[in-house]
Amino acid sequence: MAGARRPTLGFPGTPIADCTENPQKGGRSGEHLVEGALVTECDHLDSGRRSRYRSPITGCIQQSTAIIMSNLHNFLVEHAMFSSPQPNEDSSTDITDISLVEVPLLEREWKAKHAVRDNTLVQKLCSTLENVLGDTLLSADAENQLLSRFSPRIQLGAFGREDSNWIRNPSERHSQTLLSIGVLDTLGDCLWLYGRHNLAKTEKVADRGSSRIDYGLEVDGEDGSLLENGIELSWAPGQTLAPKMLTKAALTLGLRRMEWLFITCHNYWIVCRLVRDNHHPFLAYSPMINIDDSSVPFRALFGAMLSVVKNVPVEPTEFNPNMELDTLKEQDEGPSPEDYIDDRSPHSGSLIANDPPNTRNCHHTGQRKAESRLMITSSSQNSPESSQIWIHLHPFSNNILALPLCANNGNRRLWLTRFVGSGSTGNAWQCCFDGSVDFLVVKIVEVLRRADADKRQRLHDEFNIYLTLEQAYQSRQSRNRVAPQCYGAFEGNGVAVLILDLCDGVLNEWEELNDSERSQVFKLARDLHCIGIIHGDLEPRNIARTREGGFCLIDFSESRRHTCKGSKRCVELQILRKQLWKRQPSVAPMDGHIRP
Ligand SMILES: Nc1ncnc2c1ncn2[C@@H]1O[C@H](COP(=O)(O)OP(=O)(O)OP(=O)(O)O)[C@@H](O)[C@H]1O
Repeated sequence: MAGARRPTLGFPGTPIADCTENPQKGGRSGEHLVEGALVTECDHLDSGRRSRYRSPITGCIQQSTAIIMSNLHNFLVEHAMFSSPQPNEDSSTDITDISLVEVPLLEREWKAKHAVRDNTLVQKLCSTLENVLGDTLLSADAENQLLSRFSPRIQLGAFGREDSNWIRNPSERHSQTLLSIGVLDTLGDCLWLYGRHNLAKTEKVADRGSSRIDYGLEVDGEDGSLLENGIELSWAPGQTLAPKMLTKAALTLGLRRMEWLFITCHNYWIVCRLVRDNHHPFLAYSPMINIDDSSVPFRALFGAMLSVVKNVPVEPTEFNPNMELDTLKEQDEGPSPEDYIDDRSPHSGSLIANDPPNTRNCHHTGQRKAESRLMITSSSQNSPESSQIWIHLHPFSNNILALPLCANNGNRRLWLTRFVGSGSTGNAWQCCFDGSVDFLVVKIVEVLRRADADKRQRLHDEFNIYLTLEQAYQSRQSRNRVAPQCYGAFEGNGVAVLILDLCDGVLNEWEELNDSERSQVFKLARDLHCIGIIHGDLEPRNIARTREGGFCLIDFSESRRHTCKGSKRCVELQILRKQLWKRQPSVAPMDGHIRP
């Protein structure tokens, strides 16, 4: 087994863990069999070999003339290695992307306050794997299948042809293939072979410039562990990589309430474990390990999965308070151009009197009228002021809408009190202003990576629609509101928000509406078209029940200007009519005959 190389990337001063393999024990023994799951492989074995195996059907030990088995654990020690590209450091360092909306939530969730380096964390996982697998045997056929998963064959497609992407973009492509086809598919095979467990991976491959979780792993429908590929980071002034990266790992695990996170960057892996401890929750992290020529990373991952699946505790890490993890420190990029815009809003007034102490994105330009600004937080109202994290926002340059009366007590501080729902553009939160019990909704778009710029644009477009709707309502062009009332749009560093009236849930399917309700919904769409707007996404999830017992349309992120040709000739209205009355064609309303 080749020794691990010292990395050129990553934790400064962090040596690579000792990747020396255990000496192979036993190899093909053919003597013991536990966990009947392996025996399905016994149907297709080389002839001329004899062994005993447990029948999957009868559970009895049987003789076979076509079996030879090796110990699964020993096999993995020897073979579970994947050829890996050298890291391309240039494309591996960018930003962290835990948002300031998420950070305070951790106060309510699992928040690691400290990071503890555990030099034996990986070995602990490998030992757990060894204990769990015990004498589990592997048939020769399964062995051949698994061997084909390992290095160097994962870059080969059908009939041994080399994947062209592998040649064109070695660094990115190798890493991705290594993970998805190599490591994760093999992990799925091993879990199946071991106990017929089904591994599902939720793939969320990161765009360049982001560092979201790439794969969430689930076993038999239960969250197991997470694995992140190609973490991308930036260095805040005066901050070294290690605390920054560990803080992100701690936040990621805390938010998802998970125990294990495997951070990979090409051939380098770091294992993180969130230790829930009532006194001091902390993050244990391993030294960097190298997947080249070592089966240790794969076995650690398999060990983590099985420890969760089988509920087998992994040897604990001792707490020490050496490295304190605080919330992320943002780079201060100085005031943005918009900060110098005096919007001369008619609603401008006195300055915000009491900025909370722990605030971010706060540019003291002195140019903006404070009343037009807004602060939001997901911190709990019961948390001490010193630990609250506020995001400062300023209005969109075209925001002429007034905040509701409940915001008029001088403090424009909005507390996010409950998560309501999410969509492809953003998340909706129930919220209230300081000292108010009137609930509203804030739709939040987080712009953390380049790919999110499109979402911000969609929120801007949606706000323009809300402005048009408000004008139509104020000018009595529209007698009723077709959408929740909008109280303005604001943005700050990495966040853009719309403030809306709170509705009472959305439809799941058209079938839940009675006939009169179908007519109400159809009329809403027709009114919208009369104002000159096409919704663009008239699905049940975008029809909300108002708190007064009626309906309204939400989510105008796909909406556009529209000259309606009347409901008989307008495609959107025709489709809606078909959907609403598909079971009752005879009662579909004719143009101009909407029933009350
Ligand atoms: N005013 C509101 N009152 C109550 N809940 C709301 C409100 N606005 C949005 N929601 C909830 O938030 C969810 C997401 O909102 P919305 O549909 O506007 O987001 P989106 O990202 O544009 O969604 P989509 O993926 O459908 O485009 C909705 O499905 C709904 O559950």
